[in-house]
Amino acid sequence: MADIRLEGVGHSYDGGRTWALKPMTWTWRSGRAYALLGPSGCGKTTLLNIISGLLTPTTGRIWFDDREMTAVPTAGRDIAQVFQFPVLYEEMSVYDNLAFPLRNRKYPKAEVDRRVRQVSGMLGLDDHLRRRSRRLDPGRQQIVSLGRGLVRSGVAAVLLDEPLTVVDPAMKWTLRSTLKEIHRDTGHTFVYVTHDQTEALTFADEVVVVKDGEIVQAGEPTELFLSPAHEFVGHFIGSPGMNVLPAEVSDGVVSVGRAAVGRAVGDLPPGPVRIGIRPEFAVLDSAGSTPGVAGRVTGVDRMGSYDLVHVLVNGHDGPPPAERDGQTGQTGQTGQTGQTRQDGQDRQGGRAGQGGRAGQGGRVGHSLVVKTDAGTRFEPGDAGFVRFAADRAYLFRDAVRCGTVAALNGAPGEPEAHAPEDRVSRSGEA
Ligand SMILES: Nc1ncnc2c1ncn2[C@@H]1O[C@H](COP(=O)(O)OP(=O)(O)OP(=O)(O)O)[C@@H](O)[C@H]1O
Repeated sequence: MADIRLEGVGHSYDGGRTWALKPMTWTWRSGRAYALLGPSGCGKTTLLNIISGLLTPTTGRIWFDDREMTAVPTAGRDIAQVFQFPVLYEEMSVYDNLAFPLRNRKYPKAEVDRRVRQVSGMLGLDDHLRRRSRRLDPGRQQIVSLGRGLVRSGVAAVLLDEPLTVVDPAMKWTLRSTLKEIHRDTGHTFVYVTHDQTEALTFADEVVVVKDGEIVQAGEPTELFLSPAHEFVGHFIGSPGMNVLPAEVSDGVVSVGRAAVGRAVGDLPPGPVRIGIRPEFAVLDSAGSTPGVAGRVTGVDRMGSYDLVHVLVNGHDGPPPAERDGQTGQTGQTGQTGQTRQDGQDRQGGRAGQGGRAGQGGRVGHSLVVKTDAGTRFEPGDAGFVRFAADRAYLFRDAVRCGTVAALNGAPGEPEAHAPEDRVSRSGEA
């Protein structure tokens, strides 16, 4: 096992016109469990293939501790790699498939048998050991591929590229905890590629978030949730993701439209910023005065153990939209989870407001989601006043975090001083 260090490593598939992986310096520390998380096409597989030697980077050098490996082929790197789809010898038995990587490296027969049976036991393959692999369903075949990747001892790292994609959802939970146990038992470095935040957060000691070929933040799951360093991390982690609103810093005060929402902390020149607040840290009252933003409830998703209240705030556009138009909201039932929402409300694919302007029948504002305990009394059309929990709202410029919003000193209505009628859900609090 070794620390795997990428030094200025980048890759272009088109002779340098675009970078699938922008040159980066990064160390995978020996023995840690990493999740590499990002949307489709952000460069995760490219990064994995560079580590394993399947791909030679366009630029940069790779080190395993103090040994340079840039020109060393895959076979010389002692890396185990598991792909998204089964890679095995279909005509061989499950036993022989699991034994193959060991026999290939001349492990003694007794050791081969011991390790095959150990891995088979952990992955629930004992009853299938004598079966030909092609007789298994694709999910089970993938578990055999996983076993082939995990069977060796002393590998430099185990790289898993979305290994549970073809596995039955019911099995996924079990396998995920099995993988965690295997990581604990073997102490190998694991790099687990996924675009699924639940998979990443439940598996990893450290989550590395990639966007457009670069690492935008790496940290423990809680750190990424509580302290996103990039707007993308706020959107991608959390369910729903972070709300983002345009705001302004002036004389150290952060305002959304004309409403002051807090004090800017950070070395921030005045000017436009974007403010990010997770649904868990926004607090909804029926009325209030600054610090906070006035708006109108446009929908309620009743999720069972909590509710999501959608609020159209109009900090940039004067009074709340319904008042301006002399309208109150109309309720539309969307069924299933007991949601109520007004027609036309864009939930942005299940994510919280991402800075987009939400239009409703000619009214324009910004959509926010507030997570509350189950059974909120808010209904579409109600007036809603949203305050931001102190030190849990963040400021961004060019999508990168540049500050935090603190309570306005001594101001009436500071978030933590209030007893809101509809409290923020406790689930996401620090
Ligand atoms: N062999 C290739 N030739 C040309 N372009 C490629 C090749 N492989 C990947 N790319 C491009 O490089 C970028 C990164 O791809 P990569 O497969 O590394 O992303 P990913 O995050 O693993 O995506 P996914 O989750 O869909 O597998 C994408 O724009 C992709 O289209």
